Amino acid sequence: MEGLIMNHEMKPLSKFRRICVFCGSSQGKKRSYQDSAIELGKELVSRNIDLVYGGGSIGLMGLVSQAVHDGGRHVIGVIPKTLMPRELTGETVGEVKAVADMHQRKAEMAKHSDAFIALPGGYGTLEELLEVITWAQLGIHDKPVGLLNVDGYYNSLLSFIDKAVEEGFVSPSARQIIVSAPTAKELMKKLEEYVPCHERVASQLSWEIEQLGYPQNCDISR
Ligand SMILES: C/C(=C\CNc1ncnc2c1ncn2[C@@H]1O[C@H](COP(=O)(O)O)[C@@H](O)[C@H]1O)CO
Repeated sequence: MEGLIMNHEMKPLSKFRRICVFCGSSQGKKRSYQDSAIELGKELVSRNIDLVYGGGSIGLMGLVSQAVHDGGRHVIGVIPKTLMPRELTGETVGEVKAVADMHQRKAEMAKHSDAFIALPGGYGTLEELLEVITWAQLGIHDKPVGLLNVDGYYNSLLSFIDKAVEEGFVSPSARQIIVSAPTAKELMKKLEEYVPCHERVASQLSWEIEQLGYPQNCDISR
């Protein structure tokens, strides 16, 4: 509880109201991935933080959303209409926001969140993670991005990004966008303390929605 502001019920408060979690639509082979998804859900609950995620009940997505829902916090599942049939993704707990496509889903998830966390996952998770990192680099948002590096799952990705810095493709300041930790508690502490310090291509870009093909009324910078 160190470093946290408490409310009158001695519940820790967070500077984040809602966090978007990207994670596998599979559970992964190790029990630790599943345990970490549940642990992250509980950590959000303990800090009074609501969840935004990709909807459905499959894989780690189902575990984290169920843990947050069971803990009494609000869950928003943002799901493209094509993925809505229950046999594809299962039931979404909490509120369901149906969107037209995968692009609108990412914009909608970003719009409703104050920070992003990636648990272990596959292509979908990587794509979502790298997009919010790229948006931060461009200055589209300045929301923290955390990597929950369970059992070193993301070590090779982090090494690759360090290589990209060494080779001059990622600036040292843009490397700082990614905050990583092995446990939910440590990651949340780092995210609470995070101060954006990277150079931005432009601040609060106003052209991104049209450029990226998102709907005109979709302001992801909030
Ligand atoms: C099409 C089928 C299953 C669809 N499964 C998904 N349901 C909901 N969201 C999904 C699904 N697959 C990917 N996502 C999004 O990407 C992330 C997870 O992808 P990963 O490749 O498993 O890492 C997740 O955050 C979702 O937003 C049946 O074949």
